[in-house]
Amino acid sequence: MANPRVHEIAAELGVESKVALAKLKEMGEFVKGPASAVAPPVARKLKAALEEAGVTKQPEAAAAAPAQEKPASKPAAKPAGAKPAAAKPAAEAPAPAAPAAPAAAKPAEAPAAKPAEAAEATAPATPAAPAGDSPTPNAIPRPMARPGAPRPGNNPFASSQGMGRPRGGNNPFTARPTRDSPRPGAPRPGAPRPGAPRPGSPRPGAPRGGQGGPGGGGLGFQRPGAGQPGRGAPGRGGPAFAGRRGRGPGGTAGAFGKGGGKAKSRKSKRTKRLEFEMREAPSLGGVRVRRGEGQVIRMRRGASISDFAEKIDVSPGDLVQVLFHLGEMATATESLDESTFEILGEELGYRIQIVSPEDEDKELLEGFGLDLEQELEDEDESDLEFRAPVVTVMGHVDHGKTRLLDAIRKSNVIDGEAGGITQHIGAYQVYREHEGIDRAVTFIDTPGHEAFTAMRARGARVTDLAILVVAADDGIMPQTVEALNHAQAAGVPIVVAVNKVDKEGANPAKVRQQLTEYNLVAEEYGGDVMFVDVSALTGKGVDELIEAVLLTADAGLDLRANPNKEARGVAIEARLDKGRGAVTTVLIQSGTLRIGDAIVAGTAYGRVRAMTLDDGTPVDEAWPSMPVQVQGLSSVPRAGDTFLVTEEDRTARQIAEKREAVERNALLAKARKRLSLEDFKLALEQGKVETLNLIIKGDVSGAVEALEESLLKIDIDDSVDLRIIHRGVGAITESDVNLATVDDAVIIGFNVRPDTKARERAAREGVDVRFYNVIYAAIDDIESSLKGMLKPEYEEVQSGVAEIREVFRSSKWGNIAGVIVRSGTITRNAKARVIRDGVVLADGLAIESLRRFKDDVTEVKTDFECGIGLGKFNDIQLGDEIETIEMVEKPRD
Ligand SMILES: Nc1nc2c(ncn2[C@@H]2O[C@H](COP(=O)(O)OP(=O)(O)OP(=O)(O)O)[C@@H](O)[C@H]2O)c(=O)[nH]1
Repeated sequence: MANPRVHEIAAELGVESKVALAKLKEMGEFVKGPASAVAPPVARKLKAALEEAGVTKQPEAAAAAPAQEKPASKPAAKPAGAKPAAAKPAAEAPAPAAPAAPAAAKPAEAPAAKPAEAAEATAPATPAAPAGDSPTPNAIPRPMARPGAPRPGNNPFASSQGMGRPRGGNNPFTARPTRDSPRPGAPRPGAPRPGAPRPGSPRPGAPRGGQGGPGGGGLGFQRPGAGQPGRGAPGRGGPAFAGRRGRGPGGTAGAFGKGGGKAKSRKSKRTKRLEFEMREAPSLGGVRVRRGEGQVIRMRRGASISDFAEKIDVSPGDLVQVLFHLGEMATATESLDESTFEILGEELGYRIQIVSPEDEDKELLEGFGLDLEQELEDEDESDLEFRAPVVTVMGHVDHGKTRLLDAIRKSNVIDGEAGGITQHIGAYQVYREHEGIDRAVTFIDTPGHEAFTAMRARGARVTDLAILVVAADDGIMPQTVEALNHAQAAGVPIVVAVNKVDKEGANPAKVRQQLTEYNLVAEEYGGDVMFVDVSALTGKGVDELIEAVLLTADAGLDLRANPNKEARGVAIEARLDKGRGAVTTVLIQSGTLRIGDAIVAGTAYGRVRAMTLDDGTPVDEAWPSMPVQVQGLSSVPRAGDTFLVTEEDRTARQIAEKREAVERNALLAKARKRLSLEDFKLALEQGKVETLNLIIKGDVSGAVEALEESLLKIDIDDSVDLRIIHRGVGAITESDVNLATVDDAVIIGFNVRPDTKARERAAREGVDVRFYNVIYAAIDDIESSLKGMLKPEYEEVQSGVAEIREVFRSSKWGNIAGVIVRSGTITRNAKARVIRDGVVLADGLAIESLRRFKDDVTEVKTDFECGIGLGKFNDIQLGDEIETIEMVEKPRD
């Protein structure tokens, strides 16, 4: 007999098919459409449910999924408030629950309004076209070069001094205020730039005096407007801790969190739902879990099963089981890696999206009331001032990148003192008079596209422009192409330096010719890319190259930033100095960095204790595009880490600490997933590995050899390769584990065990270590693994029992059980079940908090008292027992 179809059941009851469909969905049944057939028990349930609901009534959203959207969508669901039934389907995308539609329309207005506002806000932010017909699109009216006027600081469009070195006393990069004779009129508040927001934009006297230079010391630092009302960036008036996201995504508001007072009806609904689920939901290895319909679930890196369970509103224990049957073993609170989540999500009908590190950091900062993108958007044209272009040098190995960077740096100190010691600080600025104006250009002195890519990989957009170095005697080489691909991918304009033109056999024309194939067409060939012949050896062409950089920058880039706010930028490089602690070269991207500022860079934080330029000159301030060496950070940030100044030390520290936690989590997730014998075949099929690498350690050399020999004899098909990358006699050591980590190997211990360090490391890194005392067992396992047949065997072990002596009710944390441990040990990562009068009340719960007095602890032993939080599970009473279970892998032998 055929199973009834949905529309038939609907017709029988005189309801529309969509109502029946909605009901089914609510029951957790996944059916495609009215023509889908359902099993008789489901049909019965459906009828019963429809009748019970009164067939024409709107379907309730009892089984509504938790809000999976980002918090942004939350307000949408809320305003509907009064009718949760209507609000819920609205939050879900294509809810077939048609009756909910009118109600859904209302909340939908809320988010719609936002983009509109945003669009409005951004519109005026587009850079206005410069007035006049200047060939340099971003060059707003320049201050006419007034001969003799001091160069206004770092402003690339500031006027030259006209005499001697163009750098005047107020030029921070003069670096030698003493040489430049008395600083011409130190803080010269004059020289207003037409249209400039800060009259007297020259930042007088930024470099701290230097030796004996008049006007040195602090005096010259009074920038006009230095007393600017607060450093608080305009537009960011609100308290730093506004805490927009009161609670992270996936708070406690799930299906259980509909507000108090309705415990009874909530429970009955829940029971009903569970009943449906248990009976009708697809079974995965004995557990029934409601399936999703392809919804996207955003998870943080390092999230655990509990986090996922909360988002899809199922029990973590069930997910542990499902995962277990998918061949993965994890506890509810353990961090999972992306691919494990994917497998789990796919099985359950969800699309898992791991939040990118950038988004994660953005959300983290938003938690502190910092939205850097918004900050930039909110900036007004009048806030922006010109900054120097930031240039990276890239090219094939040995084509002269380092040499060229040196030549450029030297060209800047032609009349500097002989033998002047310039520290290598990873970034420096040079000055050129360009069209009558003294301009600064910032060079990132970490040649190579690796550095460029590493920074880009961390989301740091540092470079405005790339110099592609091509040796004229060698032509285009693989890394040349790689470098230009990187630059083009980043949308960064390129200037080509055809280097080594002094060499015999140099053929610059050929370089031009070759590069046309890569869309880099020289101006002289009718293209728009500037090619400059240079010799890093003799210095020929270096000035022209800088000129070309400035022309290219002016032609296509909007190089402006707001200097009047707390500094934001990127760490270019950092090292630990014995005497000075962490020394970090930072590039300011916007705002002004000052001594004493509270600063956070990646996971490092602190206060700016001292700042120096590349030549060691101390400065008190650094503004956009200016690289400085900063002392005062607690630790060494990584190249490419962004940094920012916070109003308070505390905020900087908290941001750093949160980031560290995030990183730890991400690392845990990564560590979890190394190759194990069980998943070898899968990894092989997915192309993640090509060979099974083994490390064999044994108690005697004979055994090791015998094992090796037998293993190599295992007959496998051609697609699989088995390699023994290391073998030896003795305990498994940390270096064995290290090797396994690098080569993704499985360690076989024959009658030997790892030492403590090795064990810890293996656990941390997720290395699969197997122990055998019978050779055949080892061979069997490896063979089945190669054939993809090896499944781990686990058994449940009761690890602890605790009796509830008191129940603490907390609105924030839910009910907390005050217990005494009766036997064994209660551990934080264990699964738990609640037993009342000898009957299991709930299973598969996660111990989400374990505390002794005020402290979080990882385990509590027999006879000790502690507090246990079971997450959303609140149904606990005095006298209940909490039993913890651990899944222990059964040893094979
Ligand atoms: N004749 C001549 N030799 C040069 C010129 N520029 C660099 N060289 C030489 O080429 C070699 C490589 O120069 P580097 O500056 O180290 O090249 P690089 O691109 O930085 O090399 P890697 O750092 O290894 O990628 C050195 O021996 C330089 O002396 C030049 O303009 N003319």
